[in-house]
Amino acid sequence: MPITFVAEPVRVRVPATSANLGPGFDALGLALALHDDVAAEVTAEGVTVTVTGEGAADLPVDDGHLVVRAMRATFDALGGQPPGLAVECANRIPQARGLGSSSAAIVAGVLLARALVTEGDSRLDDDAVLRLAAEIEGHPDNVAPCLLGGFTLAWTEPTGARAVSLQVADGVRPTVLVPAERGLTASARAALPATVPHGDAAFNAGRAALLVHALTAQPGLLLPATADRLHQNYRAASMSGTSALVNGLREAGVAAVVSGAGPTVLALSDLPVDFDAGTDWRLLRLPVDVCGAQVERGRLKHAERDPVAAGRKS
Ligand SMILES: Nc1ncnc2c1ncn2[C@@H]1O[C@H](COP(=O)(O)OP(=O)(O)OP(=O)(O)O)[C@@H](O)[C@H]1O
Ligand SMILES: N[C@@H](CCO)C(=O)O
Repeated sequence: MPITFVAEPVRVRVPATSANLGPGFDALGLALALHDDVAAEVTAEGVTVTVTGEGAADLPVDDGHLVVRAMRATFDALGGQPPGLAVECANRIPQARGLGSSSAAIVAGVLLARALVTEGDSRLDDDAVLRLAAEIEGHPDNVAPCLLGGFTLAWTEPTGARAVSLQVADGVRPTVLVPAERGLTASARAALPATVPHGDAAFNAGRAALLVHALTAQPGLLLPATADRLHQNYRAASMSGTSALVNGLREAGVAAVVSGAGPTVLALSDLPVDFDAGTDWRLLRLPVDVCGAQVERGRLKHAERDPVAAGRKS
């Protein structure tokens, strides 16, 4: 059937995510209640992108923008490109910090493109959305919680990514500590060795399994359950402040890990009452987002933007 497009604008709210959670490298992830809002509509020609908030000063505002790239890939998968596109982003997720900003942009793009195609849901079902978004991102551990919400276990089969979402136990209160400096996932992945000792792989397998139990049923086990030997130490040299903070918090009994590829620190249990992050870290207590990405018909309303987000129109 030839592709046709929906005339009205669509919008999507996508959560920040924290991947790995210590031992669950490339598999486990958690959705956090900090969101980007992205709206899009089909136009007669060209591409316009408007960005406010995070990244407003440096993101591309043309076909190079990651939301647009994900939309293009999705339109191809659906059967054809629209004549033109207008995209409006209100960003709150800090970028290149380990909070899943790229997955949020990709999930937003895939869901927006699907919603802009007539009967898009039947051409590309939810399982196919996960597969496509994970393929664009390269791994599924941020994409899965961004789409599904909650605590997700993601894995890849020959046909592509799959995931399940589990409910987090009461008493899990995530806090993120976000530094000013950025760290790109691609550089962090380049720091990993091609092989690891069998004992380290066995250690992580046990701790990742324990983490599923700790996060869903017994948060008192979060400290041993978040220990990792597969990635954090290999990356420590490129984020010494992050590594020192994680180690210091863990010595104080806090279940702290590197969030995603870093350099943000994620604490899954409460910080000491006298904890002072200092001026180098932005501390955000973020509840778990249990909904995942939410699509709505209609333009992003100005009043719904973060009032502190500095505006830039391009
Ligand atoms: N909202 C966005 N709109 C457009 N591009 C984005 C957006 N967010 C991130 N990006 C692109 O993705 C890059 C960051 O991706 P990267 O995977 O390195 O970090 P991250 O996704 O924030 O962290 P992690 O994957 O470790 O959780 C940015 O430098 C930018 O190029
Ligand atoms: N599992 C990924 C998450 C960041 O995208 C990594 O640590 O490289």
